[in-house]
Amino acid sequence: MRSPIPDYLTDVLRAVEPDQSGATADYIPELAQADPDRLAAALCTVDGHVYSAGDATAAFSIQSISKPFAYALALADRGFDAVLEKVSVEPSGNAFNEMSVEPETGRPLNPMINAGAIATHSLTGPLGATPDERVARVIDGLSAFAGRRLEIDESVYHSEIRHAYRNRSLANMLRAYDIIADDPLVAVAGYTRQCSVLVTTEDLAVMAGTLANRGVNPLTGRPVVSAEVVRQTLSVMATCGMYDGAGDWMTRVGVPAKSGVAGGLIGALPGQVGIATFSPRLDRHGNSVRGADLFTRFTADMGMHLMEVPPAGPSAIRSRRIIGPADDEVALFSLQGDLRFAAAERVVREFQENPPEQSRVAISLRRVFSIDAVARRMVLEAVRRLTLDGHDVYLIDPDTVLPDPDPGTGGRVQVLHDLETFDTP
Ligand SMILES: NC(=O)CC[C@H](N)C(=O)O
Repeated sequence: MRSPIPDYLTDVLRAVEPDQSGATADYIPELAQADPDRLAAALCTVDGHVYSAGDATAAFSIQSISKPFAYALALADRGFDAVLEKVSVEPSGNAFNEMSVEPETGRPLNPMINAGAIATHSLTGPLGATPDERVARVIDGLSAFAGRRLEIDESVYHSEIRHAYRNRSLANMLRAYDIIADDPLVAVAGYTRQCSVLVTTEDLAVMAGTLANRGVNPLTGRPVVSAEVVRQTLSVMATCGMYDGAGDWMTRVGVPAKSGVAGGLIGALPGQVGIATFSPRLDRHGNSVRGADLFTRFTADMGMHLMEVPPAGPSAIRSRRIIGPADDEVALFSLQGDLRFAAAERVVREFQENPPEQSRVAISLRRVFSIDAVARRMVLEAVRRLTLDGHDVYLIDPDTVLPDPDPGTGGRVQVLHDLETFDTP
């Protein structure tokens, strides 16, 4: 069978193709000259499959899409406290190149606007790293997110740096407030190099896929940053990634995203997929016009809005049955799905509201795919309380989704890997 997904991507590209509104960024001459008609989309699943359509292997500069990745690297290199001390996480509601700093401290409002991104760049690499070492760290880090060696486009760099008066003024302000320790010109040079890294739409999809995959690159299988760093990064993307259009974006599209003035746009749907588009004409916020349109369609067609998730609780208990001979009955509770708080609450409530009459209670995890830390604690606490109520409790866990179950003081549980023992299909 031929996969319908590339056909779908081709169809959506065709649907947005006629829209020629917006304009390429003109404050960077090299970008002003880019072919405005280029159009591409790519998806990268968390198990590393890349689908793409259009000009998905054409290279362009990453620009501001580098910001969330550099932020993740700074968090990984220096720790949360050191980074938060210099760069806040509040949406600015301002344009990307606005001087949005806290009045008293001079701390930039967030790492997605230029002021915050210049400060963030200076926090990459180990403490005391030279400016060159920081640039090397950022290129290495971006490459690890992409799963291949990335390079700087020197012509884009020179084209931007020559006119970077505004970023220089931001850097001077940051220096005056001691947010950065570098010479402001050096800070802007490093940041601008970071923005000049060449990527393709497919690269961006893999980079976003790494964020969707808790920091592990889905292509190479290599961990790039921790899950905690990813959570922080995606949260900042969700609230600040689309600048003064961030609220409209989050309500309409509902995916943490980041745009760049070369026309790239990424979105990361945690646990599912990384998405990237490329189309150089920009709207007044500096976001790609057709890229935003594509993401709106993806949300509608693929059900991607983060605030719209299927209810996990009601179906957690697949069945409740009595098995075994009449004089030796076992109350069997078969659970299913991915157990998180809401699902575990349903299980706990079932034991509370309809306590089993049988002395033997078996909980089958045969159809459970995963149990998070909270659900694990809740299920084990239920086991402990059932024991204290006088029950013998058994866990049927052939795939070890609940390793080392320790119900704590007073609790006892016997793990059965053999599903024949109690659980009949
Ligand atoms: N929004 C962007 O992509 C801006 C990045 C660009 N390098 C700048 O600093 O102006």
